[in-house]
Amino acid sequence: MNVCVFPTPEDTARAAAKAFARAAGVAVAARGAFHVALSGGSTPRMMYRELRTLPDVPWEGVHIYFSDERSVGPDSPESNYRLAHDELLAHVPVPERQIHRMEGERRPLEDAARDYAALLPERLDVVLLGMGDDGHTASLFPGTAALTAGGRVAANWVPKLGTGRLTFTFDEINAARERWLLVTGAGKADVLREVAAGEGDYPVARIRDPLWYLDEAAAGKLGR
Ligand SMILES: O=C1O[C@H](COP(=O)(O)O)[C@@H](O)[C@H](O)[C@H]1O
Repeated sequence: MNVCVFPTPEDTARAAAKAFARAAGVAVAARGAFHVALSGGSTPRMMYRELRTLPDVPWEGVHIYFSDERSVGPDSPESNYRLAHDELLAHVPVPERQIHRMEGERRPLEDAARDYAALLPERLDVVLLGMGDDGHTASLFPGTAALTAGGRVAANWVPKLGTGRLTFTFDEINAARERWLLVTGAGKADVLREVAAGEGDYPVARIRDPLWYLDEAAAGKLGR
């Protein structure tokens, strides 16, 4: 595992925010654009708060996508887009036309998945991900149909939540140049230990060569 461990969740979020700024600078200098997918979750939220304070992010070249979305509209407190908007996008000069939210309010959700796949760039630079304490990442939950979906984006029924989600497929995530997993808190330590040991059958274990940003609590059972 390619792991970076920091003392606290705030330190973890700050390090990931600085890495975002660096990666954006490199991508914009090399290719004229930085295509990044955001996610929801507690650790990404902290990272967005850090990121909006950083100078020298070339926001005019940043293109924002989402790795998953709940089946709600953009104003819902459950919306991953709203989280990113309120904590980051409303505070930085990224051009509006370069922000691509998933339309979680559309029905059927399959139509939203199809249309979102069509607007994605050929290849994302970075996909930011969180991990739930059941080992889900994006909205790829254990035992759900999207785990075997082809294509780039899927509508996924999640029985344990009694709701649908939109999510990148593994193919889409694993085709990106980089995947960063931001995970903090002792509640994630057991799953992380199993994933590191190749035990269990967790969706997050199918992410190819991720860079893990962890705090000490999440990494506490890795036996480093
Ligand atoms: O449902 C979701 O949860 C995961 C993990 O969230 P966390 O609060 O446990 O960090 C997140 O990555 C995903 O985007 C979100 O929709």
